[in-house]
Order: sequence, then C-alpha cells, then structure tokens
Amino acid sequence: MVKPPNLYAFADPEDLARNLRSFVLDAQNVAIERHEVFRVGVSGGSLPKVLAKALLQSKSSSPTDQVQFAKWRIFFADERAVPLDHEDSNYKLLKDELLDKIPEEMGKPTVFPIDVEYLDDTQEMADQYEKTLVKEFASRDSVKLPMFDLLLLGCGPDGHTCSLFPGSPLLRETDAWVLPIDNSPKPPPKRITISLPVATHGIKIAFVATGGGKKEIMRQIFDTEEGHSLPSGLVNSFGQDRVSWFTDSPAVDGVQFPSRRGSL
Ligand SMILES: O=C1O[C@H](COP(=O)(O)O)[C@@H](O)[C@H](O)[C@H]1O
Repeated sequence: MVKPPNLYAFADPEDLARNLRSFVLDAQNVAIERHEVFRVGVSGGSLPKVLAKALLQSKSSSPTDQVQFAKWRIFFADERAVPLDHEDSNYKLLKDELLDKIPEEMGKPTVFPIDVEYLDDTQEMADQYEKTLVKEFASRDSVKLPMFDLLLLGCGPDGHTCSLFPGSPLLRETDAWVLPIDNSPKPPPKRITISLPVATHGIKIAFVATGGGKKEIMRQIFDTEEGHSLPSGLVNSFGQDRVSWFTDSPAVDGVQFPSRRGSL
C-alpha cells in the first residue's frame, strides 16, 4: 500500500524550527541507540540557516532534547565543485551558518567535505566521494546502498533536490551512489550529487521548503500528476511516509494535499 509523505505547515519560523528540532533529535536518538553515531546528509541552499535555528536554539534539560554533535557524521547530499571557502560552496554555507556557531559544550561533528584536489574532474570527485561513503557504510559488496539516518533536503523552485534537476538523465541512475554534473542549469555548472536511489533510501528524509517563492512548485509536486516525475516528487514517490516536508504557510498557500499544521 502506498503511504503518502507527511506535509507539515507551520505558521512562523519559530514554530517550524521547534518542530524540525524535535524531528531531527528523534532521528538522532534512534540512530545513536542503534549504532552509536548519527549519519546525516545535508543540502545547501536555504536549509543550513533553518537547521541552525532549529539546533542552536536554547536547550531544555530533557535528556531526549540534547543535540549530541560529537556523534554526528555529516555528509553532503550535493556539493558544488568549488574551493571550500568559495561563496558557492555548500560546505562554506553550512560552516558559516551552523558549524562555526556550535558552542564548545555541544561537541563537534565530524564533517566530510569534497576533496578539492578534483575540482577540474567532477567524475573523479564523485568517485572519491562515493569511496568516502563506502568507507562509512561498509563495502559496496555488502551494502547495496548507503542508508543515512537522516537526509535533510531542499527543493528548488523548479522541483530540483540535491543537484538532481528536472529532466536530467541522472535521474535514471540505478548503480552509482554519487554522480558528477558538468552542466547544471543553476550555477555553478560543476557539481556532484547523491543519486536518486541514495536520496530515497534514507531512514528518514526531511525537506525544508519555506516562503511564497516555493508555493507554485509545492502545488505541482503535491497536487499534479506531472509533479510526481519532478526530482522532489520522485523522492516523495519512492520514500513514501519516510518523507516529511517542513514548510511554512506561504509555501503551501493553495496546496490541496492535506497538510498538518501546528505541530508534528
Ligand atoms: O543548488 C542547490 O539548490 C537546492 C535548493 O535550494 P533552496 O535555496 O531553494 O532551498 C539545495 O537543496 C541544494 O543543496 C543546492 O546545491
């Protein structure tokens, strides 16, 4: 039976941040209980700012509400082939918005950036990043796909997610875990991205999409047949109820698909 994704819409950024925090910490606590670490795949774009707001907000004393950054292993769902201090780098974005702001007492995550030695060869960069995932998730012979504890994804106004763009032949990839892109329709052109099978294999998959600029694409993804073949719609179709969308009211204005408001 097909189980639909969860669509949550919150009235204000504080409400969204609070609920995203509790969702992320649930995933963290289950993962640490299961295998002592929390393996997360993160995106760039608007996500790191919202994530920082969720994770760095004032702590409670509840043992289940503690961000255990020392046990976090952070990978990139997609990355641009630029130096790590370049304005277009998703690593730099995450560093500026979140990593550099983590207070010492919250611990330090282990972060896996791209190898900038391969900036001119995106195929090699993708292969090297895949090797990083293989090391983390055991050998490719024994693990068909890496299973992130949580994938934190964005959705562009054209429906792209990670660096998987609408109509791209990369959406048909069934074997590779990480793919090169040399002609991204959104600059910069050279990137790497996890493949669709990896993006849909997460134990939990959360999209964050906020603001009125996302309302048309949200309507397409959730309310139209064609929306199902957009990259973000494909994640919905394959991930089913392992997928949760964290949105605000302007982003879902006019969306018919039932959304839950207020709290998880
Ligand atoms: O280019 C990218 O865009 C997407 C979506 O960004 P957003 O600002 O519309 O949320 C992002 O998820 C991806 O990581 C990034 O490389």
